[in-house]
Amino acid sequence: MRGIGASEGCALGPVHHVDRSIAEPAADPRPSESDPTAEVTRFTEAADAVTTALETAASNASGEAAEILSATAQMASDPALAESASRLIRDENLTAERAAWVAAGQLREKLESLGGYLGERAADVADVRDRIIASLRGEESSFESPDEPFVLVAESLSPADTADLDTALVLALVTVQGGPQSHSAILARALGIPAVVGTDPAITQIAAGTEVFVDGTEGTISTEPGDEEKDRAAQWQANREQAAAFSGRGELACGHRVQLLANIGSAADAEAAAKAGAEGAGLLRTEFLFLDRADEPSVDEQAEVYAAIFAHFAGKPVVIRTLDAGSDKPMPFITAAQRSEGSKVSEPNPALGMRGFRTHSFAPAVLERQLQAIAQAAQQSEAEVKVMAPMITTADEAAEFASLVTAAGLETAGIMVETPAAALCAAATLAPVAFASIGTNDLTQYTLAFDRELPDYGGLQSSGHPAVLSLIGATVRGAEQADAQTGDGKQRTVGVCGEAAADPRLAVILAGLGVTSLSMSAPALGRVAAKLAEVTLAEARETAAEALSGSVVTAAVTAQDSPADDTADAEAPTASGAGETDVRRTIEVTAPTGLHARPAAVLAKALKALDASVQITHAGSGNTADGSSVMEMMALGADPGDTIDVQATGPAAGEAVEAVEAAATGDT
Ligand SMILES: C=C(OP(=O)(O)O)C(=O)O
Repeated sequence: MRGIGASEGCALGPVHHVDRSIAEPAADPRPSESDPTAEVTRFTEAADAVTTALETAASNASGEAAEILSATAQMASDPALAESASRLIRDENLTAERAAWVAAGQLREKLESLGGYLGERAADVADVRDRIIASLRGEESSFESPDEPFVLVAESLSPADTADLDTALVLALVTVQGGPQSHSAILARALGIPAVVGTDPAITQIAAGTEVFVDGTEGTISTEPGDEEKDRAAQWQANREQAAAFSGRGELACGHRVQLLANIGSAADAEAAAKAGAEGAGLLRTEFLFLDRADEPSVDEQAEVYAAIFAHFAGKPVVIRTLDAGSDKPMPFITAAQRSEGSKVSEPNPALGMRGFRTHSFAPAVLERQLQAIAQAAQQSEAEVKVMAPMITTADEAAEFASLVTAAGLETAGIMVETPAAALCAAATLAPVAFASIGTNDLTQYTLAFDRELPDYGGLQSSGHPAVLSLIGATVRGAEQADAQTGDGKQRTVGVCGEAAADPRLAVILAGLGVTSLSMSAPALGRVAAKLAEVTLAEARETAAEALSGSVVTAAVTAQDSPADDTADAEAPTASGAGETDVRRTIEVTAPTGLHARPAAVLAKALKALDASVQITHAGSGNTADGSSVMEMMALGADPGDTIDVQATGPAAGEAVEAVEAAATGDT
């Protein structure tokens, strides 16, 4: 049988059917004596219960799963859904169950008619609807599964169900509904579960327990697996187990140590990384705390969050990166500071503009407060806290950062090496600090002069390019020179925290170039450790020498995992200052994902924090959406190239319009 390969890998196992459909509520009107207000309250309480359950699931998840679950939670509490259900209960005498069915159905139809990516979001709306109805009926929202590994077959599976799957038991996932961009498919990929979606409905007729072979790469299911398929499934399983088995220590076959650390961005990531055995955190991205909000978090709020993260790494190193604002991570309070300094906010090439440590020149207090919060959290923690600044290009910047770190009472300062300048002059840029961490995602972008947000072109996103490797070698040598020239007794270390570190072949080359730590997402630790254990240092050096001479160009692609790309509007700011009460702006949607589910969810959350009401109109169709409703914004169908008219009223109208613009022009 054929379907769409939605998550790579293959598996062999017995079929287990899961039926998540719920019976359609009867269309009969409510008894005339029943109280409509009480029925509306029933609906609201059920929607609240679903929201809370999904928010809890989101806070227990990390990365993509957390984002998807929290967007789904917002849909369950969507004001447009609540209003429509309440109207149906009051005006048409429907029961709360029937009102949930009809109200969500109307929205679902709108999304389905839009097709494509938005059509696939219809499944999320159906999921929210079914959960609310199940809650009204007092039904269980989880499903039973066998104790032995199985291939899960379902008509459809909701994102929340998928996020909850036990990866030790679910060998593969097959659904009749859904496309490659459905949230369930995205989550299956994040969990590493092979998946085929959009299959022939006959799949649901296969007897439970039948052994099937699922190929998530090709999109096929075979009910009569041969030897070759059995071997492939066994091989895939062996690779998966190897990836999961990390001993907690990185070393080459000769015993040479390379510390294996984790890249994290939240307390949930920290917990997962610690569980996976990471030797520490080599990159704690702090942007998660600052993005999608109008104001900077307070020192106490920051300190509390950092302390919760440090708590997972007692006795281990945690390298925390100070705020990497600007370019692909715009933040309203940084932009406001830039504007009040009279600096030019619109940057034709934001990646080459005022980003990372450079924003300190016009917003010094932001970094100072962050360092204060880090120091406060470090004081209560047993982790070995080190601080590094992003986008340091000159020795002066490195020295300025080091003195700010000392002034905050912190001990160890380092810099990210992300530009050819910082690498080529590493003897000078590293002199004032104790370590360097090479951000190969940006270093590759700036070396090969190719935007990291674009799809690859002729290998120009490969961190294995000899030019990038040669700059990494230069950084290692520069660190040695800085030790010798300063005579300060420090032994400067050079690690890599970009995506190159997670590529096993590149990891060997990096070790051969003299890098002493590699930091990556936790699931990559096992496979990188296994590859490193196969080679001696002499062999790694030989491989590195070959790669430098241009004979090896690995296809490692730079990370696409960082938050929003913002292209500030060159002619824009009609709506800049705070305090404006009525602001309108016409915006062209340029974000590759349009104003769709997650951008809409992020935007609705940001707008809720602002004192303004926002109305968005799709210039082509005339459809309108309230900025507080994720569902209405999704149903606008605002795709890249479309134009939207935004009208905001209230004291924070200007900021609200900017938030809409950031979502519509950034890849959130
Ligand atoms: C780790 C890096 O930073 P970012 O968060 O920008 O991907 C990098 O540039 O390699």
